[in-house]
Amino acid sequence: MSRVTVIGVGNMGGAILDGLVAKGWPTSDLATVDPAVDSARSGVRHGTIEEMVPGADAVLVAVKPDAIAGLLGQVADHLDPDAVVISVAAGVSVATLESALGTANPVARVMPNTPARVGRGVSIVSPGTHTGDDHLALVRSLLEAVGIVEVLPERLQDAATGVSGSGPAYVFAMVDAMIEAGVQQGLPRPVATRLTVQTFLGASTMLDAGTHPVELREQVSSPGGTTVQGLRALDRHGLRPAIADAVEAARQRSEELGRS
Ligand SMILES: NC(=O)C1=CN([C@@H]2O[C@H](COP(=O)(O)OP(=O)(O)OC[C@H]3O[C@@H](n4cnc5c(N)ncnc54)[C@H](O)[C@@H]3O)[C@@H](O)[C@H]2O)C=CC1
Ligand SMILES: O=C(O)[C@@H]1CCC=N1
Repeated sequence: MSRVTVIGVGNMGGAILDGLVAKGWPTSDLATVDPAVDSARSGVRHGTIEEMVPGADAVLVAVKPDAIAGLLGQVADHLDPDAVVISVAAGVSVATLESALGTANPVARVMPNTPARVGRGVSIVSPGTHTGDDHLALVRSLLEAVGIVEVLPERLQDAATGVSGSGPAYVFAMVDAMIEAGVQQGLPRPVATRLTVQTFLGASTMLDAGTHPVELREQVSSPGGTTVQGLRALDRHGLRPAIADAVEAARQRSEELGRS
């Protein structure tokens, strides 16, 4: 297996790291750097940039977007010449990554999401100017261990961030709202939680089997029945425009982060 160093073991870096460990990536090939974290995951080496970057085949950087350029300046001095640098920072362009490094190392701009932790992530990958097929294959193998990978032109990264990068939060917000709606209608909260979570899980699994969402929605909607009334209420309150606005707002924020 390739040797991977994760710099920044917070929500996203930690999710990818834990996802890799869960999928059996050898812990002896993993290393971490994060001054806020006392010790590495069991079996994973943990230390400083100077200690953990040399010898890595891939360095995955998962710090906040405003910290990435400064960090890459420090990383550059310790990288092996062929090591791939993977950034998951929202909005930060390939051009910014390459200029912050100031080396000819291959880079990849990636937008992952937190379900990587359970092996069901989505990663949007845009390769850099020095990134060859072998480097891209390494990035793919790393991210495919924790979910699916889409290689897309960089101009689509901000839109994809609005859908899949931020998307899990929209789903969690909907689940939370549905649980509370159940409680408002008299269900005990633990019951409302079980009913809602299993409904999302069951519906997701049906989608995963490949049936189109419109067909699945129609299967639930008996003519003159309960569901069509529920869906009508969702239309009245603007579910579709609300989701379109959420995706657009996140896309715009990703663009802004790239400019700052
Ligand atoms: N949270 C999410 O769902 C997603 C986050 N991202 C991106 O991932 C990046 C990290 O976001 P989160 O994990 O949410 O933030 P976080 O705040 O949970 O984690 C950032 C980690 O970086 C560490 N860190 C800060 N400076 C460091 C340094 N100089 N060296 C080593 N470690 C350092 C912090 O101690 C912290 O543990 C951001 O750029 C964000 O845009 C991308 C996709 C999804
Ligand atoms: O909220 C954020 O900025 C990060 C990027 C996508 C998901 N979380």
